[in-house]
Amino acid sequence: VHRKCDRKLPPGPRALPIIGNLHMLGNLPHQTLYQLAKKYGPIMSLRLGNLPTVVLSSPSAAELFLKTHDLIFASRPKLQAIEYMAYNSKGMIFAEYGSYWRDIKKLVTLELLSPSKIEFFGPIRRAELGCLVESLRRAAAAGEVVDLSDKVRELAENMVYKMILGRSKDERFKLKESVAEGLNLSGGFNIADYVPWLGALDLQRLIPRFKAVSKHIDTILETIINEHEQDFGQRQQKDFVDILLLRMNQHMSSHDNSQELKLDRTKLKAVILDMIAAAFDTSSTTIEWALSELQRHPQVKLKLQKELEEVVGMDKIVEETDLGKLNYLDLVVKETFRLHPAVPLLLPHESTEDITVNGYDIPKKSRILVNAWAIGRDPVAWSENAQEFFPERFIGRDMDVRGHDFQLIPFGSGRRGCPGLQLGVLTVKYVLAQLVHCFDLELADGMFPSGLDMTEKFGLTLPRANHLLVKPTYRLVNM
Ligand code: HEM
Repeated sequence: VHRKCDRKLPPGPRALPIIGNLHMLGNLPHQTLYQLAKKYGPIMSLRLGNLPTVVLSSPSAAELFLKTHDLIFASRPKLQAIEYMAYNSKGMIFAEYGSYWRDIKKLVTLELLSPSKIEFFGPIRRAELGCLVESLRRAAAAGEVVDLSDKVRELAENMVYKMILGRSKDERFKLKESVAEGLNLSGGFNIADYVPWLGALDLQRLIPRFKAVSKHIDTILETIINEHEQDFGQRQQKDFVDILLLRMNQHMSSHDNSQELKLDRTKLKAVILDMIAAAFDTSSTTIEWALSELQRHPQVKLKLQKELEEVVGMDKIVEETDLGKLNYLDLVVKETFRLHPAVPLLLPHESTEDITVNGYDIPKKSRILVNAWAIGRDPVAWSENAQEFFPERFIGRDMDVRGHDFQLIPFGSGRRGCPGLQLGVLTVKYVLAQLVHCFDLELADGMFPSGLDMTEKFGLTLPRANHLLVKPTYRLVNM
C-alpha cells in the first residue's frame, strides 16, 4: 500500500485546485488530449475535478490496460446522466463489472446480437436502405441538393428502431428526439461527475432536464412494451422487445430458482434503451465520414466503384451477401474507422483495485480514457502519413477492427469491447457500398472536393460539425 505522497502517477499537466484539468479539455477533448499526450506520453495522468484519470494514447498503452490488466479496468464509472436517464445503470453499457453485467452481456450477445439474429433482421436493413436509394433517386431526377448527413442518420435510426421496437416511425411520440436529447445531455463532461459538491448545486441545471427526458422515454417504452404484450403471437416479425418479453415470461412461468439473470420490466427497459443508445448514431457517423473522405479522394471512390462494377454489376444493387467479396471496400472501411472512430475516447473505464502498470501507480476508482482517435493517428504505428486517408496502407497488413490489433480499436477491446461490432461493420459496409454503387455525388455549391470542411463535433459520438450537402446522380442501368 502506498501513501498518497509516495505514489508515482503517470506524467501529466499541472492540475488546478477543485477543477483539476477540466478547464483544459475544450470543445474537442480528444484532440486536446492527443496534443497533451505528445508532451506527456502515451500513459498520461490528469485530474478531472478530484478524479484521478489516466489517458491512453498509443497501441501498446491501450494493450496494457485493455488486455494485460483488462480485469482490473473492466468496470464503468457511475455517471449522473446515466443514473437519471438509463435506469440507474441496469442496462449493459454502464453496469459495473461483475456477475450482473456478465449475465446481461450473455443475454445480449446470444439472444439479440448473435450472427443468426443479425441475419434474421437482414430484410429490415434491405427494405430501409431501398427507401433511401429511392428518395435519392427522386432527388437526382429533380436535380436537388440533399442533406446526406440527415438522410444517413435517419436511415440508421430506422433500421435500429425497426429491429428493436418493430417500428421505425410512430406519429404519437417523439422517441427519436428524446433519445437524441438524452445522448446529447450525457455527451459532455458533467461537472457533477467530477466535483460532487458542486454537482449538488446543479449549476448547469441538468437534473431537471435529465428527469424530463427520462420520464418521457419511460412513458414511451411502457406504451410500446404494453402493445407488444397485447398482440404477442399475432405478429410475424419478432423484434428485440418480443425476444426479451419471451425471455422474461419464461422465467416467470418456470419459477426457476437458478442464479441466471431474471429479467424484470425495469431491466428489460434498460436493455432496450441501451441497445437504442449504442446503435443510434455510431454506424451513421462512420458512414458520414466515409462518404466525406471518398468525396475528398476521388481516386479512392473510383477504385471502389470499379470494384462494385466488377463484383456486383451495373445492373444490380448491392446485397449483403456481396460484401465478403468486396476487398477494397474492406480497406476503405478500416481506413475510415482509423481516422474517424465514432466513439473517439471509447466509453470510460474504471479501475476496481490499486495497481501498478509500467511502473506507474494507478489508484482504485481511476477513470481510464482510451483515445482511439489518437491511436489511429500514432505516427509510430502508422508512419509519417498517419493523417492521410490512404486505404492501401492496409494491403499486406493482416489487421482488423476486432480488438486484437491495438493500432485499430474503434470498437474497444477485451471484456468491455463492443458486442455490436458485427452488426456495426455490416451496416457501415452495406450502406456505404450501396450509396457509392448507385450514386455519384457532387458537393453542393460546386465546391472543390479538397475544400470540403472536415470539422468534428464532440459528443458521445463524433459526427461532422457541418452536414454533408450533395447533388446525387444515379449510376445504375436498367434498374
Ligand atoms: C459502427 C458502429 C459501432 C461502433 C464504432 C461502436 C463502438 C463501441 C465502443 C467504442 C464501445 C466501448 C468500448 C469500451 O468501452 O472499451 C462500445 C460499447 C458497446 N456497444 Fe458499440 N459500437 C457500434 C455499434 C453498436 C451496435 C450496433 C450495438 C448494438 C445494437 C452496440 C452495442 C454496444 C454495447 C451494448 C456496448 C457496451 C459494452 C459494455 O459496456 O460491456 N454497438 N461500442
